[in-house]
Amino acid sequence: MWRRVASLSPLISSSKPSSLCSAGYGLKIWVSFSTEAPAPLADGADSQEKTPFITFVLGGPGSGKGTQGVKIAETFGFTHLSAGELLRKEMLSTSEYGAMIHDKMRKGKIVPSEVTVKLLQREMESSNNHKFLIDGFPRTEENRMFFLLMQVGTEPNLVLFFDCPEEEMIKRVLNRNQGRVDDRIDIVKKRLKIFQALTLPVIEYYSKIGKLHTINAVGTVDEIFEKVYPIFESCEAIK
Ligand SMILES: Nc1ncnc2c1ncn2[C@@H]1O[C@H](COP(=O)(O)OP(=O)(O)OP(=O)(O)O)[C@@H](O)[C@H]1O
Ligand SMILES: O=c1ccn([C@@H]2O[C@H](COP(=O)(O)O)[C@@H](O)[C@H]2O)c(=O)[nH]1
Ligand SMILES: [Mg+2]
Repeated sequence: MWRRVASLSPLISSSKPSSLCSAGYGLKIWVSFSTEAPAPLADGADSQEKTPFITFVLGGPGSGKGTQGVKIAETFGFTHLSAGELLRKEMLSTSEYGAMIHDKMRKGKIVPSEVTVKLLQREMESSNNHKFLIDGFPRTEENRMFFLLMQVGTEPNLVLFFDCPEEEMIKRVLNRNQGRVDDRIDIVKKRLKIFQALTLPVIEYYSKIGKLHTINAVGTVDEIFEKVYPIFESCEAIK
């Protein structure tokens, strides 16, 4: 298990436009297999330190984030974290948040940032991997800021946006048959509205800072993966 021992200060204020596949922003992770607190190092460095590589995958409901996320993770060695899946798992556990998560989800609403970020952080901190593909998060500007400031302290290296027409997303969600409480036409319409009002501004932010890759999400799963593949293949920082 790696342990996060990080300082946030140098990470937040970069005003330079970044490349579309940027290396880390300086959050260092000190790899430790001990349960003890890491001993301070004389020179402040550690030969085992790793910088996390974070990819956010965004898109409307049914745009294919989860489907492509699995393929990207398998092909390029990422740990795939679906924020929605983590919330669903938490909802079914005995967690104190279970009832609240259920209530938000069945209405298509957004769960408070501190809950979602806590779940993501728990997964990241218990992973041996340093490459994370986070699907379906951040949903809102507040989510984005919370992740940046409170928890992981870094901007993502890459952001993918699966751009899909609404009719296609609705068709896919209604055919999904996974028993999700929110896969109903009335709720899908609400989720689409929330996507437009709250998530599109996040996507625009990543476009402005030069991190966004927009993928036309119409076509077969393999056709879409063919468009995604070169983005990661050409990214030296993940090798
Ligand atoms: N390119 C595609 N063509 C047709 N169906 C697809 C395609 N990609 C995914 N699907 C199917 O559409 C449904 C929704 O896909 P997926 O779960 O990956 O979307 P999502 O973006 O994760 O949605 P949500 O935000 O609701 O979790 C699934 O049943 C999936 O098998
Ligand atoms: O960051 C997040 C991610 C998800 N939610 C809630 O979960 C559902 C389903 O999410 P999917 O990514 O579509 O699986 C979503 O409608 C929200 O209710 C969230 O609040 N925050
Ligand atoms: Mg999904």
